[in-house]
Amino acid sequence: MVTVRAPATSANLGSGFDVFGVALDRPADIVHVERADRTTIEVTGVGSQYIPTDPDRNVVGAVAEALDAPAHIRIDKGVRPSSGLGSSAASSAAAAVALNELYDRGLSREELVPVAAEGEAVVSGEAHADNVAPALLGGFTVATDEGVTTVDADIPLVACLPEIAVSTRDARRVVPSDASIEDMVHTVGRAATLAVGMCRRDPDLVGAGMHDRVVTPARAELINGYHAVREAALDAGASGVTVSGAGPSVLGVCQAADRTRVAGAMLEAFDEADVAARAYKTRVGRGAEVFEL
Ligand SMILES: Nc1ncnc2c1ncn2[C@@H]1O[C@H](COP(=O)(O)OP(=O)(O)O)[C@@H](O)[C@H]1O
Ligand SMILES: N[C@@H](CCOP(=O)(O)O)C(=O)O
Repeated sequence: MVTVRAPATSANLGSGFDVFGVALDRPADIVHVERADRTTIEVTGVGSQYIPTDPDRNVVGAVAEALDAPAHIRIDKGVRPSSGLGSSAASSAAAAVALNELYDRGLSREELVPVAAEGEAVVSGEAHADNVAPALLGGFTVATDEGVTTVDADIPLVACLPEIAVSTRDARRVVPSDASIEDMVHTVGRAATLAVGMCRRDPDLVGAGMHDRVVTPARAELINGYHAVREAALDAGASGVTVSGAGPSVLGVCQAADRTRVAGAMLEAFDEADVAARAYKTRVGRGAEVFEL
């Protein structure tokens, strides 16, 4: 048996739609795999009642198929599905690493990115790699058609998860199909600022770059309380706030000493909007880890 822990991730970071992602140091999914003649799936943990065990509908089924590695796969969910925290990506990445070990396929973490992205295609319709890349490799990742670039960033974060479900598939439907040149220039500037901030481990620069005028405003409408939560986090000291992935989680970046205040302000603002929520005080973390062979 092989057991792998793969972390939650936050994709986009405002200015890097379908490209930027970070691994969070918590929460995480744990996946156990054992060789079998055909793939079967068992799911326990947070939100498991909403996750199909049919290999054609669970992301890990697509990963097993892509690696030609049938197995009994047990998923212990720590990342709530439809959270905007890369729940499906955590399972896909963990399964890719575990099955690669179990069957001695010899693929590198970078080579596993497109394999794990097959899982994303099952649930969101597109094999976007911006969550699976950091879930596999850790740190801050830039996923493009040419491959993945990683930065071993160390940035404090708060991820606030409201009790609202937003499916990635639905949230991709509201993304505008075009953007003005002004909006493009704005986004490129912010994205470049964010990337430099990650390299310099500077939360102020990362926060300044965590903004876009195209995708985030469209998705904010799907999150009851988003604008108040964003304002509250900025007032409490966050240097940037945006929708995490496709939402509904809201991601804030701040100095480590401000995390508790920022988390409290976000929770209070959701509460005022009558939305129950929980906050993860976290930071950019490591990628998937094999912890039992
Ligand atoms: N192993 C899995 N983990 C999480 N969600 C899964 C898994 N397999 C299939 N799904 C389905 O994927 C959807 C959640 O994925 P998605 O909408 O991308 O949310 P998230 O932003 O949390 O990844 C749900 O409909 C869920 O049933
Ligand atoms: N780039 C994707 C990221 C989806 O992230 P998730 O955590 O919501 O699955 C998108 O924005 O659609």
